[in-house]
Amino acid sequence: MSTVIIGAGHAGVQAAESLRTEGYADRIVLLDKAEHLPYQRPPLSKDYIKAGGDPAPLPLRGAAFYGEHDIDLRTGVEVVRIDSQAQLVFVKGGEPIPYNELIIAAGAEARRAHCAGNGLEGINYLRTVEDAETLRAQLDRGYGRVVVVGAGFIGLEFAAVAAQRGLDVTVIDFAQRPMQRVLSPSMSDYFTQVHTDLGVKLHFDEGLDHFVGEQGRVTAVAGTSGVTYPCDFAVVGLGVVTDEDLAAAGRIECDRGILVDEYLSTNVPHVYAIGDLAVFPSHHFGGNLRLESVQNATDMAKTVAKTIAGNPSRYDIAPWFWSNQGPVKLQIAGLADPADVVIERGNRSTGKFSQFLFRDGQLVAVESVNAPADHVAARKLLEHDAGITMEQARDHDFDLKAYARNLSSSAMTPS
Ligand SMILES: NC(=O)c1ccc[n+]([C@@H]2O[C@H](COP(=O)([O-])OP(=O)(O)OC[C@H]3O[C@@H](n4cnc5c(N)ncnc54)[C@H](O)[C@@H]3O)[C@@H](O)[C@H]2O)c1
Repeated sequence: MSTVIIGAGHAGVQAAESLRTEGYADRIVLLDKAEHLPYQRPPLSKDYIKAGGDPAPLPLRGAAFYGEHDIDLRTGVEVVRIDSQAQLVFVKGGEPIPYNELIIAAGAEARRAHCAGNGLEGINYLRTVEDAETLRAQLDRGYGRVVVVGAGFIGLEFAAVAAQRGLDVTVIDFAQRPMQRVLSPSMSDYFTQVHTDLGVKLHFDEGLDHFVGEQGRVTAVAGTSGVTYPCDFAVVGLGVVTDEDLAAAGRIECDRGILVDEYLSTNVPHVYAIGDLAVFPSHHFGGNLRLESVQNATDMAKTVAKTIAGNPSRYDIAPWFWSNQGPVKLQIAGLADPADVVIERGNRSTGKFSQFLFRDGQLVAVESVNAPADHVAARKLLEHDAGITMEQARDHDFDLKAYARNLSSSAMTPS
């Protein structure tokens, strides 16, 4: 008996560990096409590229972990085909690997810019440790001007670091506001101010048209408005794409990711998908969802491990995210919609506050700025489906921490 895991990112490594925690005693084979010891991605767009940051990627687990847990980690191994009838995984240049259970945790890749000039030198992406190393080297060389395409997580985390390192930073995005995909409009406004204060020049409603170059190197980014932004190098953060070819060839159903049910099972028996590429039914969202976050990767991994170890479990967890940008630690619990009613607690002028978002009178998300206690409380409220009322949110004397604490203890009290 064996479980094969494709992808040794946050999801794959956690799945391997959780299988052991759940008492799974059979063989575990963990495959990844990268040569590295599996590493953490979040620091790559933050501490890793800061001046004086540590240029070694932070491993997800120490080198000894895999042997100690009897996990057969094989790096530098690329899966090229899944035969779900024969229950075999085919790898480049190696023997097919049989499985009883297969977990696809292959993640996603940076979306490439498909426009004129996209092959010029000095155009960078930021997804892998190799990308981060290249960017770090450009920052260390002290190039003066950078244009960032995309005001999402990658673009803005990078922009904040670059501005703090003294570079001249311009950001363009075809959206109307920062992190439009995930933030409420009023929180986006706050981030416009944060980046403006750092000296970042933001241009919204400005798509990428093409890159301009001289002698093979990028010299400017041309926006769809016709304006050209000169640069010494560019950083592109246009979101991610999932590779569906592997799954589709194995007759596994996909729709902008691999479709799974609440047990994270695909339509093919004994095949599961977790992490950035899994499209799952979300009770918290009220529809199908694909989430790109460490929380989603690790919690899905823990859930699928339980199921494979013989304790079938549903995945239904309120999502949460974080991002560090300049002086701000942003934490989000739940999922915002631009139409949500926003109630602010704390005071944004102090740089420490939270926004409570309500839909049809129900608490659906909380966005916190440098307010980790609010975030922790918010996660408890959403996990317990026990949101506070709008009146309680408005009442600054309402003790949120105590309310959340009582929720956890009452949930543990046997009825
Ligand atoms: N803190 C975190 O949680 C964190 C940090 C870094 C990265 N990530 C993850 O890494 C992945 C990649 O991040 P990202 O920032 O690239 O994705 P993103 O989806 O957060 O942002 C992409 C941005 O690019 C813009 N865009 C798309 N096409 C464009 C075009 N043609 N011209 C101009 N703008 C365009 C979008 O409007 C959007 O604002 C995501 O999965 C993200 O969640 C997460």
